[in-house]
Amino acid sequence: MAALEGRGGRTGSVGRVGIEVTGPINERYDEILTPEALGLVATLQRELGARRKELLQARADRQAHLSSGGTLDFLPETAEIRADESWRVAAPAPGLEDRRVEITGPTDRKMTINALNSGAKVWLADFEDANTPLWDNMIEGQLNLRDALDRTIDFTDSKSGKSYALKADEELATIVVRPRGWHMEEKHLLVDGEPVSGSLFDFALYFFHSARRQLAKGKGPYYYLPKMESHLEARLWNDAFNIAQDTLEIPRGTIRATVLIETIPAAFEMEEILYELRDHSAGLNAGRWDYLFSVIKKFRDRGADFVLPERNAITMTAPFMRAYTELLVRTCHKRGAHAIGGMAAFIPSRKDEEVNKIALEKVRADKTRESNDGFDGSWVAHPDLVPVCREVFDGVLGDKPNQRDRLREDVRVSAADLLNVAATPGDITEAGLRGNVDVALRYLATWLNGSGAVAIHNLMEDAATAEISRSQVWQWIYNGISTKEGQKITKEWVEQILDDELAKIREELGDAFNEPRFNEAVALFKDVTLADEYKEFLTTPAYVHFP
Ligand SMILES: CC(=O)SCCNC(=O)CCNC(=O)[C@H](O)C(C)(C)COP(=O)(O)OP(=O)(O)OC[C@H]1O[C@@H](n2cnc3c(N)ncnc32)[C@H](O)[C@@H]1OP(=O)(O)O
Ligand SMILES: O=CC(=O)O
Ligand SMILES: [Mg+2]
Repeated sequence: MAALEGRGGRTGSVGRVGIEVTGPINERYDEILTPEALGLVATLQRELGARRKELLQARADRQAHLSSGGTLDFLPETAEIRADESWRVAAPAPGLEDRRVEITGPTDRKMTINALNSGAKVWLADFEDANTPLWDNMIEGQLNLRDALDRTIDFTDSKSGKSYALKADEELATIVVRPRGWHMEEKHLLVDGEPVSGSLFDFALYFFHSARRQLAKGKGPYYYLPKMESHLEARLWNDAFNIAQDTLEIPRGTIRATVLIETIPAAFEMEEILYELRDHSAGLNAGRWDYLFSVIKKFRDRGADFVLPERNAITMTAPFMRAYTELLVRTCHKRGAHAIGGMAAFIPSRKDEEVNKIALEKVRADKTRESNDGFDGSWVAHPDLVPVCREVFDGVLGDKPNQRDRLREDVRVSAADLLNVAATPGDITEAGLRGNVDVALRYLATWLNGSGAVAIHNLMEDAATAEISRSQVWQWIYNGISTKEGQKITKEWVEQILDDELAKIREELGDAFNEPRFNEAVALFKDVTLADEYKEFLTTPAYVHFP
């Protein structure tokens, strides 16, 4: 028998050869890390781990092609799938017919209860953009999900004394879990001496503990799948679903997954992604923030034609963003799938009426555009935004659960439209540069502190938005871009700005300024923004900061 050795925790026995837990086994962790659950992770890792690595290599190969002047286009080898009018995805699963408002957020105990109670139809329980993948966050999140399904979850805030409990089952949002992307590893679980895929770890643990519980409630194990770059990555997920369902003797097709189209290569393979997952598909989502990040990343070294204006100047009506969301709705509805909108970053405030008013107005405008374009529902980041999103979609849907019947055959989008970055209106200003540095720094400090989402200057910031900020700075330096005011953006100038912005944050936070944490954040910022070699994801070097 292999030892389940927890550093700093007690030691147990998993009864599976070649499986080693290197993270602490804190209170109740053994309820999640059972031999059978870990056995499922190991099976998936052994069957699919090598293919995952090949697909990550394929990403690198595609990047090399783009960096040497290549482009993206719809794939000739899958033209038949696109031309075949006959196939459709599976009918919507119970709890996923009506998705007019979805709330997203981390899986800590209080937010789990708040999100489920929020009145949203769906809760995206996030192990990804809104989460720091600390071992404790990952395992406690799984425990919270399981306790929520068992209705044994409660929480009392030690500061306010406020108690939290779930509403009646029929009032709760449907849980949809977002595992980590294919690039991430879970270093605290080794299979045959190698860290396992973070995606397979998160997927399998939730599946193992939730599938039967969800089925007993008349729903199912549902997922959001992030940051995919090709239909072959979707095929890998589909194979993981089949292996997991077969292992637990649950019928194939029980799992449902909504894929985030949030990378520019995936925008060229939307139809193929739906096809690969067709028996498990619950549609596509327009993940706008990672999409912007991907556009910057993929064309980072291609000169001024691929340089976007500063982050806050880019809107969803920029021609290339419009092409992407329009194509997404058309593709989904052609195949009977839901099209789900994305996140407006404005966060309401219960303390500042003016901030609240602006957030509600901005979110209303965003959801109005999406609902008119044919989306079947959309995301909000905060419970106070649920009513506005619901109201807007009610206005378009009425009593219908969705508008999958709006085929949008009027939409025509070409490869050139998706790549039309140069037509984006907006400037790059010194304020925009400083804003990117400030946000990246504050976010990195928050992330290193264990929270993956935070409101900064009344905007929601998470891994995707922070990636945009730091990647823009890298791209502007690399391509020798000048601000509107006429100053060339150089490493030296950014280092000076970094010092300035850090000093401002220190002054603003006063006693709350965490010197060691910000020192780490500065080092990380330099690594992911100022180093000559571009880092594919900021979360990869950041994860190294944790034992
Ligand atoms: C690019 C993308 O992937 S977008 C999706 C990923 N990002 C996210 O999911 C972000 C989700 N949102 C959040 O995490 C939060 O709203 C934040 C961090 C931005 C702001 O949170 P806070 O600073 O706590 O906001 P605020 O103080 O206004 O919260 C008020 C209440 O709403 C709760 N709340 C806020 N957001 C959420 C949420 N998303 N889910 C559940 N509860 C929430 C808070 O817990 C708090 O509860 P309480 O009154 O019982 O104490
Ligand atoms: O995950 C969503 C995004 O916008 O990124
Ligand atoms: Mg994302």
